[in-house]
Amino acid sequence: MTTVKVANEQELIKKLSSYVEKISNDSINNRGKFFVGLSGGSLVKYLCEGLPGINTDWSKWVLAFCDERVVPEDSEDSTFGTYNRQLIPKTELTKDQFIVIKQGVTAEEAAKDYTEKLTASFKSNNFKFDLLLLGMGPDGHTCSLFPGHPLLEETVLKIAPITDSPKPPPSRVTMTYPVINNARNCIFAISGAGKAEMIKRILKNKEDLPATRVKPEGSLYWIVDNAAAEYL
Ligand SMILES: O=C1O[C@H](COP(=O)(O)O)[C@@H](O)[C@H](O)[C@H]1O
Repeated sequence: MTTVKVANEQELIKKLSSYVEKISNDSINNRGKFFVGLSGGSLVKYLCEGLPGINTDWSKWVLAFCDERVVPEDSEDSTFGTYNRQLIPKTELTKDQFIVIKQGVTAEEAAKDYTEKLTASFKSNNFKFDLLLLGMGPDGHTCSLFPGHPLLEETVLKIAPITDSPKPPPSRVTMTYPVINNARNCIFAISGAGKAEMIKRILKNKEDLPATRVKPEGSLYWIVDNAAAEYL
């Protein structure tokens, strides 16, 4: 695990973008494609600001979601909807490069359909992402894996529905640890004083919280700014 400390949010965006640039280019050079999983929340802003400036072959990107809210695509809560409005127009990415959840169905149906789409895209049910871009909530959740939730113990489903998310909206689909910890690279990008206490509990005290359980086969990076790293 590598912890990378940066001064502030702007430096975090630059550092995160440089990691994504390198990992995307290595993946494309080695395997011809770049499979990346995106998160929602504050990460959206970092990626929409930073990624348009990177040097990469956008046509080789395949983008999926570490978690997604089961809401209409035009809802403010839709993670894909936000990238569709704020990232696609600033890059050469096209909508059909995103693996999105089915609209107008339950979380359970959306999770099943999303699993099938990922299986088709990877041509296998071993979803080996080159990079997962992760956020962490102030309660230590990552993806839609919340403290104390039974989904933390899920070992069969790779993509699970959740209908009781403590953070709204309640209905979501999420990657589970068998997929997260199978990734070649995972990066957490965390900024701001509101995350400082939880960063201490996870990175210093090593408490058993959802974000602590991210231990991929590949590399794990935590990029944290000074405000978030205050108690480290
Ligand atoms: O609900 C969610 O929250 C987490 C953390 O969000 P943040 O705004 O505190 O960064 C996010 O990583 C996840 O994708 C999202 O669905």
